[in-house]
Amino acid sequence: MTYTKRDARQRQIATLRVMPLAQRIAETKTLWQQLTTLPVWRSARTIATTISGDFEVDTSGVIAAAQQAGKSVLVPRTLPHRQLAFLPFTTMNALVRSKFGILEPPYDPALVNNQPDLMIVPGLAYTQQSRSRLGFGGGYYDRFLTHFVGTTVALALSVQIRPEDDWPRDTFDVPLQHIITTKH
Ligand SMILES: Nc1nc2c(c(=O)[nH]1)N(C=O)[C@@H](CNc1ccc(C(=O)N[C@@H](CCC(=O)O)C(=O)O)cc1)CN2
Ligand SMILES: Nc1ncnc2c1ncn2[C@@H]1O[C@H](COP(=O)(O)OP(=O)(O)OP(=O)(O)O)[C@@H](O)[C@H]1O
Repeated sequence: MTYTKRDARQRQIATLRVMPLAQRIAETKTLWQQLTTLPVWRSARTIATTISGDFEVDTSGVIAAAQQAGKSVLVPRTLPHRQLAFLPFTTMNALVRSKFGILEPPYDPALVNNQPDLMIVPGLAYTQQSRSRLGFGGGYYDRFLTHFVGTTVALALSVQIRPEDDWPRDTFDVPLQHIITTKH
């Protein structure tokens, strides 16, 4: 193995932070276009995505496209014991900043919907052959995806596609169903 998961995370964050803005914007727009032409996107009535942080793939275009297409948009809220609950996204103003600096929807048990048709999963790095994902290390999505029955997809900038032996796999890592990428 080239890196531990921790080292691979730090390297990916550093790489994403120095990516030229023009290239990042161009690639991100391509990813949005590729996503919105997928049959599984077109047929999805409910999609889940994240509110992206500064060096993550920008999800604002995904949210806008979904809302424009009349789809329901769900975003995650972290709960104790590393659980995630997905709640409706309405506007940015309705979100609250968690202690980790992530914008999250307010928790209302009556509004939780953990069964979107399509789940756009966040991550720092991916591999193409095994469709593995390196997340932020919280284990939130690994736990959640164990029980999730819908379709999963990740959006990968070119620098986020890495060789299969880049970091060690754990038994609880859940492979993704689709990885959309701008890497040639
Ligand atoms: N935009 C976005 N939202 C997201 C995620 C994401 O990857 N991206 N998540 C993807 O999972 C969940 C939150 N992920 C988290 C992942 C790790 C830690 C974490 O490591 N917390 C440490 C303290 C932080 C630190 O080390 O300073 C802790 O709990 O001890 C927190 C949240 C849900 N929302
Ligand atoms: N299904 C699971 N059941 C119990 N513990 C788990 C499960 N999945 C992950 N974990 C725990 O969570 C920790 C973090 O896992 P990992 O490093 O794979 O997170 P990640 O995929 O990078 O993060 P995330 O899923 O939040 O994006 C692991 O050390 C592991 O102990």
